[in-house]
Amino acid sequence: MAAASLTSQTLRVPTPTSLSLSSSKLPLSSISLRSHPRRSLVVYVSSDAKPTVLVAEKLGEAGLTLLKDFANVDCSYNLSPEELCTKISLCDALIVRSGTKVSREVFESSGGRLKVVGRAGVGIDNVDLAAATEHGCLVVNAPTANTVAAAEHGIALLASMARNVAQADASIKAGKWLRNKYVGVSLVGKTLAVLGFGKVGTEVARRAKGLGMSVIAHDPYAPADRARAIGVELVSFDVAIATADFISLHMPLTPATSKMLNDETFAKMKKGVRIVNVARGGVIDEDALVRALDSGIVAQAALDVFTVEPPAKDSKLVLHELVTATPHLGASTTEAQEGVAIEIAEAVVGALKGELAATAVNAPMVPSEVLTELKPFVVLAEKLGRLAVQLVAGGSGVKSVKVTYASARAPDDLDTRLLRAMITKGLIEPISSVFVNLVNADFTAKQRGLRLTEERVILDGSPENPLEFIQVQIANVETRFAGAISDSGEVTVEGRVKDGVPHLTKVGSFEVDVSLEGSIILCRQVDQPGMIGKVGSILGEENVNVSFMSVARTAPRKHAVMAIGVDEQPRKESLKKIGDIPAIEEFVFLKF
Ligand SMILES: NC(=O)c1ccc[n+]([C@@H]2O[C@H](COP(=O)([O-])OP(=O)(O)OC[C@H]3O[C@@H](n4cnc5c(N)ncnc54)[C@H](O)[C@@H]3O)[C@@H](O)[C@H]2O)c1
Ligand SMILES: O=C(O)[C@H](O)COP(=O)(O)O
Repeated sequence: MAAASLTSQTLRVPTPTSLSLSSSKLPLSSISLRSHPRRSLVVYVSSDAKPTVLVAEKLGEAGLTLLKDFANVDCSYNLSPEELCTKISLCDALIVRSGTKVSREVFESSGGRLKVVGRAGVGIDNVDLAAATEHGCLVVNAPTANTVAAAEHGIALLASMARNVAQADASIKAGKWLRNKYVGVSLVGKTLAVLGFGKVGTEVARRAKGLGMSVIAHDPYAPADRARAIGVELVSFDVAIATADFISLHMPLTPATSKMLNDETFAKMKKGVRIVNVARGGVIDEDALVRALDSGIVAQAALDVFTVEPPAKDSKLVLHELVTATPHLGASTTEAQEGVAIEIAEAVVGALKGELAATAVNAPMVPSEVLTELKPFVVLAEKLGRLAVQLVAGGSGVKSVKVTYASARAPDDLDTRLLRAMITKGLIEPISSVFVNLVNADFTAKQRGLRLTEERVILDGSPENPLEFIQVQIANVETRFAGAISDSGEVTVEGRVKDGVPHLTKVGSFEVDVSLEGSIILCRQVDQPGMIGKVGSILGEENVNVSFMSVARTAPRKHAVMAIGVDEQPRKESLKKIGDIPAIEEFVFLKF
């Protein structure tokens, strides 16, 4: 299979005078996305039935109430992997916390019905993102509502570890009074290294400064000025671990962070270092931590998260007397759970309605104002893709597509990801059984060996409209309609948005103008009087309503292309009658 690639380039051309007439006259707020539910932007559910949301782990009441207003909600906790796979084929959305593995099998078992996975929390390491994307399933999370709870738990573990609170509590309950054994260490004046200076790490750092600690941080992606603003110095990983009296972990679990703390890195730490982990168990090599605790390199550890949860009952790490352990409680405050439940319910309902999610994990996030502006162009993009592919002769194999966006806007002021995804959808769906959306468009194109290149043409003029026209060209294919081949040899269609409605404005080298609202008949004929009347009366006799008609010609009495928009699909016999008109050289019926 040919490697797929998405490339782009930019050209600057003066605006032809005819282009200035094509802008939308409607205020953007009055433009609605006229699209079948199957063609919604990201995901869709059948409009005639309420969607079903499976909530597989306990979720706050406020979130459940929001979900129930919109969907049938099935709260089934503690499902086995097999039970989850069985249930999932009846669900449009799934909501989980960190305790449910959403594996490839789950997506495969859903039979294409699962459209959204909502992770009621931050970490998405329990969701197979690659499988979700391949199945066109959006994954959303709730990235902000539990930040403070996790930071507070980190600080609670830090302080209680330093003062042996958990161990002392267990001993006093066992009838002992060990005042000498549980002498702790002070926090004030000590150096805390925060590894992962994101939302939780930043809040931990802020609080630790309040406790009089000196805070350094390591995060390859965090801006130094954000750290400086709260009096934290960003340092290299090696400096952080070699300098710290306390290390607090706050990075996600990824292949790059897996077992970041291991025999080698423990050996570089200050002897007697104390470690807090409220991130993910997998960022520490747990066997290496046991060795470091036994050897005295690590004086104590406080752990909320484990590689396997729940950990084995005889886990050496959990049972170690220098370890304080909690069962993944970082996000477990009443306030955080209500917040997370609302955040995830809103994201899932929005996604099921076809809205782009602000917390999408496996799809581009497009700001809502950009989306509003692009809506009619999104419809145009998909329709041009559908039109172009229908002009290709069966068996040709669509491999190379060039998309040209003409706009007066600067390239970085026009986000084309959504348009590209919808063109891909339009190109692929009519010739396959694959459902394409914003989530899986690039993946599906790549899988099919479809190479889509993007080119920007910058027009002089007002940048008020995001786009003047979109052109789709398919190279190296046979066509069903020779009139669609441009002078440069590609199947070419071009369109604009007029008064909020997508129009086809070019076929091959012929400039036409037909609204893309119903279906289209394209005829190529010898230009001569009476053609419009002949075709019009055949359609009229068949009670087929013509919505638009447009003729373009190379020169008087030479070749012409007639584009006819029709509200109903003509019968085969009527199409044949059109084809039988002697001057008609070829015709094609195209539907969306
Ligand atoms: N224990 C709990 O209940 C609980 C609660 C909330 C969050 N968490 C976990 O805490 C972690 C952080 O959450 P967050 O909301 O702050 O996420 P975040 O995305 O805001 O921050 C993560 C930070 O880690 C950084 N990072 C990535 N790779 C790194 C590396 N190799 N070294 C150092 N830093 C690296 C990122 O740049 C980012 O700034 C996540 O793993 C999340 O799942 C746990
Ligand atoms: O990543 C997170 O948000 C936390 O680990 C919380 O996980 P939980 O929802 O399972 O408590």
